[in-house]
Amino acid sequence: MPPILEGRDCMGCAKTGSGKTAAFVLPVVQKLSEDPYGIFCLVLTPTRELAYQIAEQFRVLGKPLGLKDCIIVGGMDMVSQALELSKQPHVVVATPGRLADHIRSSDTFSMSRIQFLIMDEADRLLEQGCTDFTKDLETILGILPAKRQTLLFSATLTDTLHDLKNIAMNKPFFWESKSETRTVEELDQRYILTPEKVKDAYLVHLIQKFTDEHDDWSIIVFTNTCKDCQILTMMMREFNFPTISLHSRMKQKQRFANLAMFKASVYKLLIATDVASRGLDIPTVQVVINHNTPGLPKIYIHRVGRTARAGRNGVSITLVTQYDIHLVQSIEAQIQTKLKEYPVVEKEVLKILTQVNVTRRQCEIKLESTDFDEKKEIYKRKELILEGKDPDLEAKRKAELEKIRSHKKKFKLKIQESIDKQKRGQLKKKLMKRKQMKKAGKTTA
Ligand SMILES: Nc1ncnc2c1ncn2[C@@H]1O[C@H](COP(=O)(O)OP(=O)(O)OP(=O)(O)O)[C@@H](O)[C@H]1O
Repeated sequence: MPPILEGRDCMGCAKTGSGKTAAFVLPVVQKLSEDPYGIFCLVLTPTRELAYQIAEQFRVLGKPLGLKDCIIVGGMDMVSQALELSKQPHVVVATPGRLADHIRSSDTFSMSRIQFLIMDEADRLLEQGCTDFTKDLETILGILPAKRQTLLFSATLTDTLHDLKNIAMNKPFFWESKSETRTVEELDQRYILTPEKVKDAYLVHLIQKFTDEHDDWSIIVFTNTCKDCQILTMMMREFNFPTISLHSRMKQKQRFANLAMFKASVYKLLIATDVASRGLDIPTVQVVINHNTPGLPKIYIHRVGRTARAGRNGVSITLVTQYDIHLVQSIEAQIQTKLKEYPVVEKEVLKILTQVNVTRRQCEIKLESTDFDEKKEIYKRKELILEGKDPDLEAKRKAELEKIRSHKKKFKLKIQESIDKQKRGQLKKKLMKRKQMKKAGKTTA
């Protein structure tokens, strides 16, 4: 906080749940109290839920000042957001895509005087993953004043430090919590080695065990895809666990409603994709289960960081198949901690295996009869349009590529067949010759 108050750019890297939000909200509120005007501060964050959480912190800590905030995220009404922006709130908390849309489409607000640009989960904002924020960030940075303070925060800053230094130019003060491990000591990190087909049975068994052993429990299960998230949610409901889901193919209002109900413990089990893996602060979460082993150590760090926050204890259990062992090794190398095996009575799991797998199949069939995949197509089309591409042309191109690929495959198969035929013919000839020679030998003898 002191370097921020001195006016320096700052990069803060501290473990999950250690209070990074307050570390930037408090100095901003302090500075705002000295010279209050709007728009004073812009906070960028990768997910919509996180934007609401950060705005809430500004609202609580800035209450004595009468701090006014405005949340600009996708999936919500753009007109009312534009109206809010035109009222010059002190703090704007936004996801990059929607804010860039506002900048491109309206001139009813100005960010030319902002004093603070804060990027929370900065490494995610700057990495070029499945959601690439680069273009939107360029649009946003283009309208911000050069003279400003830039603050970057994350639990995993070090991996992208080089890119980040380009954003925070003004000799940034770099703060990293001194510790050998990259996860908190209060977190008990476990794994279960399981064949892919038994994973779901382990999951049901684990959740049943927590339900039986604890009156007050709250669990997040992370999955790899939206479809898997949906199927697991349906399955867990079949087993009567109070379950709710959170993934990017849900309507935004539903996403907020589900998260609120999970936070209020109306539902005790949240099945989520990585849209919930960063930043969300839900103190009641005691257990995080990774239904799939995360492909990157930093995804693991953020996922398991949803429990054991602010000094509380927590458990994480990662389901590992024989194909994921190298992933666990790279996670262990990064976090400087060995995961311990979680003890399970295998017999108990095998007892429910058939029932669990039949239930999964039933849920898969149920989901196939809905428009879940259709929605995916609509979403893909929307994405292509936003990228400035024609979805029909892209589909045609894809179909043509597929046609060429299948031709190639057929051609390869044909060649292989004729080679095999030739080989078989040669072999037949050889055998015939040998037979004839044998016969001839016998006759001579
Ligand atoms: N000084 C403090 N004493 C006690 N609790 C605190 C303190 N500062 C913050 N907290 C609480 O700790 C919790 C975690 O804080 P926060 O969400 O800011 O963590 P974070 O470091 O941003 O984690 P992540 O990397 O997961 O986003 C919050 O509930 C917050 O209110």
